[in-house]
Amino acid sequence: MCFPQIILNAFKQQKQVHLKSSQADLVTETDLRVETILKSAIRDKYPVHRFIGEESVAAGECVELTDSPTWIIDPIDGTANFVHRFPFVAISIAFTVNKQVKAPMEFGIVYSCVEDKLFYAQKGRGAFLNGEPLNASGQEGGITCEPDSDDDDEVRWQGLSGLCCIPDDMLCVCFSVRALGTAAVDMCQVATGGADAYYHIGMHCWDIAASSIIVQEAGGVVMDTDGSPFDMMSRRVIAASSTAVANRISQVIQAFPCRRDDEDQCRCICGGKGVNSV
Ligand SMILES: O=P(O)(O)O[C@H]1[C@H](O)[C@@H](O)[C@H](O)[C@@H](O)[C@@H]1O
Ligand SMILES: [Mg+2]
Ligand SMILES: [Mg+2]
Repeated sequence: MCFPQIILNAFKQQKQVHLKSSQADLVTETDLRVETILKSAIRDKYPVHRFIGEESVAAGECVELTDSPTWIIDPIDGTANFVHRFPFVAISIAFTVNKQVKAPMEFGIVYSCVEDKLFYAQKGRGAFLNGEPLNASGQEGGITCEPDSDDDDEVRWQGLSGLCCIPDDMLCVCFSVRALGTAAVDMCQVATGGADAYYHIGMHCWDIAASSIIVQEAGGVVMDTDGSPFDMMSRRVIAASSTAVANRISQVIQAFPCRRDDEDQCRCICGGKGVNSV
């Protein structure tokens, strides 16, 4: 059975849910299974390639980007959606070489499983959704962002308060806010022109690497929330329909400290914090 079908079949069924670092940080047997299948299929073809996979990192592997070709994998982006059968769950895969942390990396793929939407982009070759070219809107107005992310309560609270209480300054670039529960698909909305911007502090490289390439290849812009160039390890991202929109958002974002993904990140959370059936 192919791995999107594994996700779709499990989507409807009861799941054993393990908590990782917090109530908002979940993993199921399907996340682990999909990551294992993906890695072994890639390894069969490319034995020397390296991986940064969300669930392998959660099990203790280091986030270490070297010059070697590296696959950055989120086997299910939107695990909380998956657990609650909210129909936005995606597989996110990015590929980079030579320690390239800035978009565009080599290529990125985001497959939104329930919607059957395949977003992909390759450096210098444009971005596509199910074969049709993607174009960012170039406008300002609709923003996507995620309030519930991160293993850190402080960061999660900052995200929640940011969504529930959009700062006045932000209202000049935003008339509506949407949160699909998967950062990868949120960002891809910017590539489609359906949303004009996305921003977040606290996501991980596996959440944002693939869609950062897709946004950029669709003519959009990705940058750090402080206005500096995008760095997938920084855990801070603005994706926007134009440089002007990205700059305006970076000027009003309340920055707060967030540890980089590649800093001291051999963090085994084996055993987790609990298990539930949903
Ligand atoms: O589902 P995962 O891969 O853990 O990623 C999600 C993150 O953990 C959530 O908290 C966010 O709200 C989602 O948008 C992420 O993409
Ligand atoms: Mg994710
Ligand atoms: Mg995930």
